[in-house]
Amino acid sequence: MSKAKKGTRDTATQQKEKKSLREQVGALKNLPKFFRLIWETSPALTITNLLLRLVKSSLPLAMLYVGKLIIDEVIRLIDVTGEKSLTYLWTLVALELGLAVLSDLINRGITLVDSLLGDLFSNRTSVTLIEHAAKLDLAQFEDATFYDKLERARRQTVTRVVLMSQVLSQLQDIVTIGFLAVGLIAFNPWLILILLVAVIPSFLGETHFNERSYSLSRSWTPERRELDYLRYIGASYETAKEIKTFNLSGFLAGRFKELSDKYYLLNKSITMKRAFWGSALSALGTLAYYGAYIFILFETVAGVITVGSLTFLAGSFSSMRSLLQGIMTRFSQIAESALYLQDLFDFLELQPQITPPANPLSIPRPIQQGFTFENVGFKYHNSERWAVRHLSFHLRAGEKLALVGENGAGKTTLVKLLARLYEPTEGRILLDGVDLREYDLNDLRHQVGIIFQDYVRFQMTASDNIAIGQINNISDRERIQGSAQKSLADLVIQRLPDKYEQVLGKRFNKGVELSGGEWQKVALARAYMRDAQLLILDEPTSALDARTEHEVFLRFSELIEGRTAVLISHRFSTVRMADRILFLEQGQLKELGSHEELLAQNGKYAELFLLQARGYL
Ligand SMILES: Nc1ncnc2c1ncn2[C@@H]1O[C@H](COP(=O)(O)OP(=O)(O)OP(=O)(O)O)[C@@H](O)[C@H]1O
Repeated sequence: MSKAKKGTRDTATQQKEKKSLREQVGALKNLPKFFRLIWETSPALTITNLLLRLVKSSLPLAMLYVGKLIIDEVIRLIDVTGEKSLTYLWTLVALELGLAVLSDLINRGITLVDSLLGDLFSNRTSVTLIEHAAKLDLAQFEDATFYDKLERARRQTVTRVVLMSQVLSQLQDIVTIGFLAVGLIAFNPWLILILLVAVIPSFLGETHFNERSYSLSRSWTPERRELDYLRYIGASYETAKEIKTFNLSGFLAGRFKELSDKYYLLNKSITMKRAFWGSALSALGTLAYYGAYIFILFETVAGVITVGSLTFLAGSFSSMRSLLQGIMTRFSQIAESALYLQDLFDFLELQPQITPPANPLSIPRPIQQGFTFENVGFKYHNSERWAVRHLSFHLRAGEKLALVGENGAGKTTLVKLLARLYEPTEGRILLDGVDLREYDLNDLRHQVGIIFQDYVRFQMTASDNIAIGQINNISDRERIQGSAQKSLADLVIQRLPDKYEQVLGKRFNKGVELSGGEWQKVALARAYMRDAQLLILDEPTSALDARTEHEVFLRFSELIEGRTAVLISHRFSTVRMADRILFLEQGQLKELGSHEELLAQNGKYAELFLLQARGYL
C-alpha cells in the first residue's frame, strides 16, 4: 500500500473511531457492570472503601469551620482586657489537630484498601480473560481483529484498576462539595455560580483532548501490537540466534523506531495542544477565583462578615474550585476509561461458533465403527481456497491410518477437523454413524489426543510438560514417568540435573534447554498420558533421527494396541507400519490402502516411496 493511501486509511479509521462527547457519556453505562465486577472481587473491601471515603468527605468542611472558630476566638481574645481564659481556644485547636490526624489516617486507609482491591481485581480479570480465551474457537485466534480486541482487553486488566479509584474519588469529592456548598450558599449563592464559570471551560477542553487521545490510541492498536512484537523478537532467547546470524538488530530497531516515532509525533501534537489550552483555561479559573476573593475581602472590610468567616469562605471557595476542577477533569478521564472498558466487555462477550448441542451425546466407549468423512470440504475463514475438499473415507475403530502428502496437502487440516477444532465448511464427519456435532465437545476433546508438529515447549518442569497431556493427573508421578518411558523421554530426563523437576527451556532461572529431538520425546509422552480412544501424531517425530523415529513409532503401535491412531510423517519407512495409508494431494484424497496395495497400484505413493527408498527424498 502506498504511503499516501495508508495515510488516508489512517485518517479514515480515526474519523470512524472518533468518539463524541455523547458516546463518552454513553460509555458510562459500563460503570455499573464494572462495579459489579469489583463488588464480586471483594464485597468487604468495597464496603470499607466506601465508608472510609464517606467519612473523609465530611472532614474538609469540619476543618475549615473549626479554623474559622479559632481565628474568631483569637481576635476576640486580642480585644479582651484583663484575665483571658484560653480553654475554649485550646479545645478548638485540639479538635482541629484530631481532625487532621483522622484525615491522614483515613487517607492511608483509602490508599491501602484501593491498592488491595485493585490487585485482587486485576488478578481476577486476568483469570477471567484466560478462561474466556480458552472457550473461543481456534479460528477466532487466527483473526487479526480478534487479537486487537484481546490486546485492548488485556490492557484493561491493569489500567482499569485506576478507574476504580477515580470513580470512588469522584463520589467522595461530590459529597465533599455538597458539604462545602451548604456553607457557601449560606453566605452568598452567587459565589457558586462564579465557581461554575471558572471550571466549565477547562472541563470542555479536557473532554475534547481525551476524546482525541482515545481515538488515536484505539486506531493504533494494530501498530502497537506490531511494536510489542518487534520489541519481543528484538530481545528474546527464541529469536536471538537468528537475529545474530542474520544481523537483524539494525533492521528491527529501525522498524521499531520508525513506527514508534510516528506515534510519538501524533501523540506529541495532542499533548502539546492539551498543555497549551489546559494552562489558558485554568488561568481563567484563577481569575474567577480572585474575583470572588476580592468580593469577600470587601465584605470583611465593610464589617459584614468576621475575619474567621473570611478564612472559612476563602478556604471553602478555593477547595471547591480545586475539587470541582478535579471532578470535571476526572469526569472526562472516567468517561474515556469507560470507553476502554467497552473493549474488555466486548471481548468477554465474544462467543465461540463451535459449541456443544443442547442435548449432547457421550462419545461411545468403546468406539464401535469409527469415523466417517462424507464429502468433507474446508476453507479457512480468511481464505478463498479449499484446504481440503471432497474427502470421503472411513477410519475404522482400532485402525492405524497414516496420512501422506506434500507440504500444504491438507494433512494437519484433516486432523484438526477430526478433533473438531474446526467445523467442515461442507459435508460432515460421523462417529459411529452420528454427526460429530451431536457429541459433547469436552468429551470429544478428552477422547482425542493430538500431538501437533508445532507442539508447545512449555517453559515449565519436565514433569509438568508431560502432565499437560492429561492435566488432572499432574500429581500422578507413576503415570508421568510411565509415559516418559514409553516415549523414550525418560532417558533424556534422567540425564537432567533435577530430573523430572528440571525446568525446561531458557526463559527461567536454572532452565535447561533440550535439543529438538529431545523436546519431541517429551512432547510425545503427553500422548501416553491420555486414555484417549483416538490418538493423532502430526509429525512430532520430524526432529528424531531415522532410527529413533522408527523405534518410537514401533513402540507407539504396540503400546496403543486396540486404539485408533492417525499418524502424519514424511518418512515412508514409518508410514508403511500403518494399517492403511491415505495419500492427499492438494486437499483431495488420491489413494487409500495398505502399503502393499498402494505399491501394487503403482501410483503417486509408489513413486514417492521408491524415490525415498533410493535416497532421493
Ligand atoms: N490457519 C490457516 N489459515 C489459512 N490457511 C491455512 C491455515 N492453515 C493452513 N492453511 C492452508 O491450508 C492448506 C493445508 O494446510 P495443512 O497445514 O493442512 O497442510 P499439511 O499437509 O499439514 O502441510 P505440511 O506437510 O507442510 O505440514 C495450505 O495451503 C495452507 O496454506
